[in-house]
Amino acid sequence: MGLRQGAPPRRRGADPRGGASARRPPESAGVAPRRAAVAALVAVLGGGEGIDGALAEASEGLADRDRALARAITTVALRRLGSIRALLGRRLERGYPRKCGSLEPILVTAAAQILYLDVPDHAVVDIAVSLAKADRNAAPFAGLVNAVLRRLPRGGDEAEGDPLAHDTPAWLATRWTGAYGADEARAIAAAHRHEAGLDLSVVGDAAAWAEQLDAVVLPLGPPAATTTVRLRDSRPVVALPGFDEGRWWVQDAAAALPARLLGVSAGERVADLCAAPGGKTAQLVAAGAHVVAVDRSPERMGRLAANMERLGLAPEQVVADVLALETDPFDAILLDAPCSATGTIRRHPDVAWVKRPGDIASLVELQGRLLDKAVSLLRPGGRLVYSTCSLEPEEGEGQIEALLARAPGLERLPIAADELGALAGAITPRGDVRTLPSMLPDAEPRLSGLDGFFMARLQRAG
Ligand SMILES: C[S@@+](CC[C@H](N)C(=O)[O-])C[C@H]1O[C@@H](n2cnc3c(N)ncnc32)[C@H](O)[C@@H]1O
Repeated sequence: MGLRQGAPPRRRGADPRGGASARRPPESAGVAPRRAAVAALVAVLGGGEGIDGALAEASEGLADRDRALARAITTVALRRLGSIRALLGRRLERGYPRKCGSLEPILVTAAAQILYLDVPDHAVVDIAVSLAKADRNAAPFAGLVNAVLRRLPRGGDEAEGDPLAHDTPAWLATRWTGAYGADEARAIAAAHRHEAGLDLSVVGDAAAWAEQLDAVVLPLGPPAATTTVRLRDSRPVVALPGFDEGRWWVQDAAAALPARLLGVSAGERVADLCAAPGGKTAQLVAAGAHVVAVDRSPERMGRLAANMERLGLAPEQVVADVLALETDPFDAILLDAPCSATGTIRRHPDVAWVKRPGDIASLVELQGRLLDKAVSLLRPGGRLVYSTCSLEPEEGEGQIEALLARAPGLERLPIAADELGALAGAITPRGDVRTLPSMLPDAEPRLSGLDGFFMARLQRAG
């Protein structure tokens, strides 16, 4: 397929980032962001890169507006990839030619705009044709690009399709249907079609912040040091009131639950293992605990340090592999383990197409070892919250059942309905929490849903 083999459409001698080049005439407006979207899609689907890194590289040198357009195109192309491929496939009677360069990513990104973005169709088609002409291997098919794109439907059932069958890789659709049933799996896939709203964890008077930020307070449990508010519309984060003063940070509603459920009190010695970039660390410090934040990634710990500086918070910061950590025991530990991140597909649609079934088994093995280490670092009577932003039961429910079976001195501290407010329905029969992107429904998609997370609370015998 073109996406695996094709290179981004770059002309010999041309500036690959779409900037001004002495050797070619200036290109028409709007080409550079589309070229960047094609390159980013190739990097994600062909190179397994994350969307943020792929876009950062592909958009280098572009103006902010063009960067935003490249991001919008790439994101929607990944969100609706299955539907787009099916629609294109029906119009390519003989499939993709054998050696066609970037033909497929050019068609996919153009179709994403025609079908799902509010941009003029004629410009999209013209630019797609010019991108094809600029790629030696795709150039013979420039006429095909024009014909296929002009035959795409504008809206209607064909463009919508079934979110589970079309826009979810088959192996994930099978997993979610097995874990949650066909209806819930379809609801999860439908939630993935919408851009996630922006949630902030605010310190102090949540109602006052909600008013100032034009947001709603999410009723997710009793008052705590921090509260989640959800913005009614999309705005640049750095321009919002309170950013410079460090009074809040971006954190999905589900991601804010594990630190709340640990229930730390002022003065407790608490470890945040796998802490970076620090959303949960900030909550624990804001609650008054003495926090030791540990992560093995120096780059991610750099981001944690910058975040803590903006927020005026001062946890102890340790760059280390948790598995090699030697320290005095803790009163409480949060282990937000590395995982497949399939619960974050609303925000990161690349995850659905970049992860492979084999990734889960190796993560499960690492999570088990991190759990054993975390238990060994608890004082007698100490509490542990384990969380993952994964929809896969092996990384959540299965992990905790296995731990309880092999660690007799450990018991579950079940989560009670009044701890979760409007999310009480996310509590499992065993007293853990399983959030799904289909929860917290609202007529307005931006105000709906939350990341898919698993969390469990445990206590070491006293
Ligand atoms: C899910 S992310 C943590 C997100 C973070 N808790 C937050 O709320 O901002 C998982 C983190 O685990 C870290 N990690 C993975 N394996 C680790 C290990 N063996 N020791 C320490 N950190 C590890 C990764 O570097 C990554 O930052």
